[in-house]
Amino acid sequence: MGQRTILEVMQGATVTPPPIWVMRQAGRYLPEYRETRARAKNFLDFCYTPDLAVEATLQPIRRYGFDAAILFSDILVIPDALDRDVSFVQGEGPRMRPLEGDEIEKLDSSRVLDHLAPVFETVRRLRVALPDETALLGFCGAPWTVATYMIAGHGTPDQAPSRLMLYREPARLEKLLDILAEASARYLIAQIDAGADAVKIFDSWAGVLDRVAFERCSVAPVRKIIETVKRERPGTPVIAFPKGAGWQYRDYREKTGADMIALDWTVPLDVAAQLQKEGPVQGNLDPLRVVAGRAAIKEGVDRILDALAGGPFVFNLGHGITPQADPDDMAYLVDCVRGKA
Ligand SMILES: Cc1c2[nH]c(c1CCC(=O)O)Cc1[nH]c(c(CCC(=O)O)c1C)Cc1[nH]c(c(CCC(=O)O)c1C)Cc1[nH]c(c(C)c1CCC(=O)O)C2
Repeated sequence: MGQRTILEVMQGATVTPPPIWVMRQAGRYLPEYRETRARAKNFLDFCYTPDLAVEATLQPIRRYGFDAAILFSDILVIPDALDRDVSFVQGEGPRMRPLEGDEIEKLDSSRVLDHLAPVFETVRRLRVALPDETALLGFCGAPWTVATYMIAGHGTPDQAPSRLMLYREPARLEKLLDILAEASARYLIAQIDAGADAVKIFDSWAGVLDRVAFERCSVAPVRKIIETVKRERPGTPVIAFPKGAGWQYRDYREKTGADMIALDWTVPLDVAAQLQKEGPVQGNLDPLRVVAGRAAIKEGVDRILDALAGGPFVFNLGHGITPQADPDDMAYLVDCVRGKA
């Protein structure tokens, strides 16, 4: 276990060269992923078929030897488990029945863990299949980010339907966030029990909230999840990613209780170094640098390593890798981080 360097970093160690994994590392930029994807009826079926989900999770580990594997699944399995009829339309993104009228009050979370049993089976098989030195990360979406999809019924550029609900019906929105925080905490605990070494909470749409809303909708529900996880499974490290939080990254670690903070690429490296004084950070190369090619990769990696590699740090992108990335350039990125290019 001592070999899982990401876990050491999350406990405050400086590891040289820094461990690396990549958000959305199993994804459409990999030809073997596209092949596996074609074997599933649809995307959710892919997530709920342990054979396929295990295979997709392992693909980037085989290819690049990343220091962590992240469970292949999606943040929207929680709304699916809450009976919102989630589907992924090719080329259009996720769709689900938008929450209407008094449906929030009627959401039934009693079957969430049963519905997600195949995900836990995937985690169990992964812990056996992975190399001993590779950490296994579980994850969930943060309540605010998941709520934005549930309220609109699809992805939105500015999360306007949820922001409007926040101003018009704050009590209803908070009720939804509460239900999601509780279900997500139980979901993470079940992943930990199945073999996840650490968990990550993705708040991809944290960046649209003003100060008051950020506290209520991003910080408070994430803190609640982390408190529950830490109370029930003490010692399991938690990574939190409030994408786009800007200045509000400043006291996010302290407020939420996260062990490691994931930084998006807009966080200036001098600010990142300040945040790192208070604890481990992960990030933050612009994913489009990987698409742009080797000169852009090298320059970006060197700057990040100069700023952050002297402290507790895990290399990652500032958001998910895009389908346009060349898999060979990803290999080059890994070599740059490991001092081989
Ligand atoms: C907002 C969000 C979602 N999903 C996720 C987030 C938070 C992180 C982020 O901001 O990117 C998280 C996620 N989604 C996926 C993972 C798997 C693990 C990983 O490799 O990181 C993780 C951690 C697989 C996926 N989830 C999805 C794919 C692509 C589906 C396909 O193969 O067609 C993958 C590999 C689908 C998905 N899932 C989601 C959207 C908006 C889409 C469609 C748009 C897109 O395709 O990028 C919701």
